[in-house]
Amino acid sequence: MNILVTGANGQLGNEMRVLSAENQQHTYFFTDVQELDICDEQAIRAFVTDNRVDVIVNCAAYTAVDKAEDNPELCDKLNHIAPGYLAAAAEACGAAMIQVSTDYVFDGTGHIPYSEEVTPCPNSVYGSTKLAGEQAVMEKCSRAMVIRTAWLYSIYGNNFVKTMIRLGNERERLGVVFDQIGTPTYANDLARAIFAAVNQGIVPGIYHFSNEGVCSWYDFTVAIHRMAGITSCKVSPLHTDEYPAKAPRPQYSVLDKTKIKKTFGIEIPHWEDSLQVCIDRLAQ
Ligand SMILES: NC(=O)C1=CN([C@@H]2O[C@H](COP(=O)(O)OP(=O)(O)OC[C@H]3O[C@@H](n4cnc5c(N)ncnc54)[C@H](OP(=O)(O)O)[C@@H]3O)[C@@H](O)[C@H]2O)C=CC1
Ligand SMILES: Cc1cn([C@H]2C[C@H](O)[C@@H](COP(=O)(O)OP(=O)(O)O[C@H]3O[C@@H](C)C(=O)[C@@H](O)[C@H]3O)O2)c(=O)[nH]c1=O
Repeated sequence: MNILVTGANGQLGNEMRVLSAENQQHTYFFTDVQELDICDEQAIRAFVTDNRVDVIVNCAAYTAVDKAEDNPELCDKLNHIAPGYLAAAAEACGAAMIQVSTDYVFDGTGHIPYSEEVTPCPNSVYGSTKLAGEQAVMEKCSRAMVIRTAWLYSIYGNNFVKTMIRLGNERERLGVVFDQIGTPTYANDLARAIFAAVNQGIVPGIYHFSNEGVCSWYDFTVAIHRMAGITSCKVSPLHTDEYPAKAPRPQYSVLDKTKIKKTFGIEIPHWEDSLQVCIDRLAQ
């Protein structure tokens, strides 16, 4: 198959590139904004047609959650309008599409893991634009999968794990919220799930994917420091109102992954096991 990966220089895009080495039966087009701007409707249509693309995996997005509150138009263009262009181009060529979305489509007032059946209700610009993107993709492409994930980290780019290692090495004290609960996702594990879907055949619909288990950002930080061997920084739990931020975050955004596990027969590692793998890779 001919697979187009957009936003290929980001965290997930890089892990898709890594795993393409184990999936050499396909031909890949790894593009980022320099090669293919997902906001350029004509360029997308031409690229997908000319290269006979069979599957689009959209890893491009506007992911700066706080900045999004001040840049709603740009955020909407990238997270909503552009995925619609990709989905329409896929449909026109009979291709399939995988759109990656977020746990931040939920407002976090739930208290049991969110299944795909729960109606989303985002409480931030980022979450609202990602939800609109999901809807545009599902409307425009008959062979589309939306995979919602959460708290993504990797050895690439900027992410919470790398920030906490840096701050842990720089500071003696750090406060991290303990009243926002979710599950981290190692981008390599998500890329594996995407390959499972591509290789087994796209089954249209919405899916949830994160690692197994549950934690707060505080618990996550304590584990990051323990595994990275950082002992000189005292991490304290904070309430959300003690760490003011421009965008509200969901208080509870644990995703129920039953559907993706059953549909593609995949096993998902516990978040602590995958965190260890990532930290070992960072140390190499
Ligand atoms: N990061 C997270 O914690 C989470 C992410 N997600 C979702 O997962 C997906 C992947 O996220 P992640 O890998 O972290 O994202 P990144 O922010 O790491 O990567 C996004 C990539 O898209 C590129 N890009 C920006 N604008 C365009 C454009 N116009 N055309 C093409 N490419 C562009 C970015 O380039 P540049 O850097 O130059 O702007 C960057 O390389 C996204 O859909 C995101 O919403 C879901 C849950 C959690
Ligand atoms: C850096 C830092 C953050 N925090 C808090 C702020 C926030 O509530 C929480 C997470 O921090 P961040 O702002 O880095 O994470 P955030 O940007 O909210 O991460 C989100 O990104 C988008 C793209 C997603 O889709 C989500 O799944 C999620 O991963 O931790 C602290 O309490 N102390 C700190 O020192």
